[in-house]
Amino acid sequence: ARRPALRALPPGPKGLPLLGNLFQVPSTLLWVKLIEWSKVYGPIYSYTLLWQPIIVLTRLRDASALLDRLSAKTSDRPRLIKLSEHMCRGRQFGVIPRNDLWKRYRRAAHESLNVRAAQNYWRMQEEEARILLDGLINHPEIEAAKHLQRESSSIAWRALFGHMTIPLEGPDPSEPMEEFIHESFRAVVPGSSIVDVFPFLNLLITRSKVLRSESDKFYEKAAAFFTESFSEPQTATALKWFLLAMILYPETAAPARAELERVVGDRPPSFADMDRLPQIEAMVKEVLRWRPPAAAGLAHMATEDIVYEEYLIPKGAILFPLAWSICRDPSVYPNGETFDPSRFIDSAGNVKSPLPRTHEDYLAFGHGRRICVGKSLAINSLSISIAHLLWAFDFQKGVDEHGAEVTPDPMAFLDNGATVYPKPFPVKFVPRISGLADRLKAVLSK
Ligand code: HEM
Repeated sequence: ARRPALRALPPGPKGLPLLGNLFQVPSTLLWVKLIEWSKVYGPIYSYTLLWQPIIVLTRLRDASALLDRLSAKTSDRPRLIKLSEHMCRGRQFGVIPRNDLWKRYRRAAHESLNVRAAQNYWRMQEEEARILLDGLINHPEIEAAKHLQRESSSIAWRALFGHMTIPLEGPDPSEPMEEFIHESFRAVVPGSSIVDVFPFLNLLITRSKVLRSESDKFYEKAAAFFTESFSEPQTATALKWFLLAMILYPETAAPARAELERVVGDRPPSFADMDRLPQIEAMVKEVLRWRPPAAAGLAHMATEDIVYEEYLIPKGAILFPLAWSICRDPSVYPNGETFDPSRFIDSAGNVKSPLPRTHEDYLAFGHGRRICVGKSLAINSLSISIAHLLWAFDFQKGVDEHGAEVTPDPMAFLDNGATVYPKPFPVKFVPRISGLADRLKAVLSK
């Protein structure tokens, strides 16, 4: 009888002895390199950082099979010494291993953020969307990105901590969080810090008084922002991509605007209207599909050996669901590069059911037991903000400091490790509703 073939890691780029592909992995825009490699080595491939194998999944069917259906074996996180152990002391549940503490945190977060519980924030999110419009009308001198960041921070700030709305001007109480977000989003990428590549350095850090005290200071400042840090940057980023899409593909706004005119007319939209606004749902799905804010996805880790097709996924291997590629998997979303919300609408004008294989169309929120716990809150924030923005304004290209019109480049990316956002670009907001400022004042003062 023939012996079964020994299975190996998926193929991938050749690296150096011992060091693996360490010097081929860029420190920014990692996902661009991962896409490039997938074109050479196929839809599922691997590379190594020293002895650590990393397997990249670029097709929906592999991500679903390994991370959703085999979630019991693939929901761990890699050891992130800098971020999880030093910066967060094992308390940031998005990056800790799949231990009992993670289960407790996750259950508690799910209780307050699940689909039903997220409805408790509807009123607050409606109010924040109106404050966003009010700010855009009254403070055109402040760049749009700042308005969007304020709104997203304020929603997270109010939902997670019960604080007051964050003002557009004046002291921003969430400011210390920005530093934490900046540091932590870089450190969440496996291999991004030297101690994660060479774990033996950890001994030196734990023994160094200076480094310990630096990390103590950081921890004390940051501890309040752990969950929040996952929230604001991603939601504001999705809204920035929405504005960019509206400038480059203005015709795609027409069906949603026609629906808003029919359903809400000249009063601001609300969550009570959402069932009758399928074009808004399609728009949110398309923004997150076209430009998934966490373009590389977040790393999972296998807790057992898994035989998958002709490959072996060894225990301890990191699995990267490359959201950018998964969201434009041609077997699910043809013409994936094109921004086209109508792909989610059927011939009767309703939102299409997702293909059985996709289980749903919000693939930008990740997979399995690690799927984004703030997903409902985020979808609600995006839906109500996008509905308000489309209702209130036409979006036109803004001008640069010399008065020349700026056409944003959809391929000009900036990243902070975990999130990929567009290079800043100016937008001109032109009111579509007569007496818009007064209408908003009237609803905001209620
Ligand atoms: C558009 C907005 C958002 C996007 C695109 C997004 C995306 C993601 C992704 C890709 C993951 C990793 C999933 C995986 O490992 O497979 C994640 C995890 C997480 N997200 Fe979000 N997220 C968003 C908004 C939020 C909000 C509003 C909150 C909090 C209220 C939040 C809290 C979290 C937490 C705590 C985790 C870690 C879960 C765990 O490891 O168990 N996110 N998110």
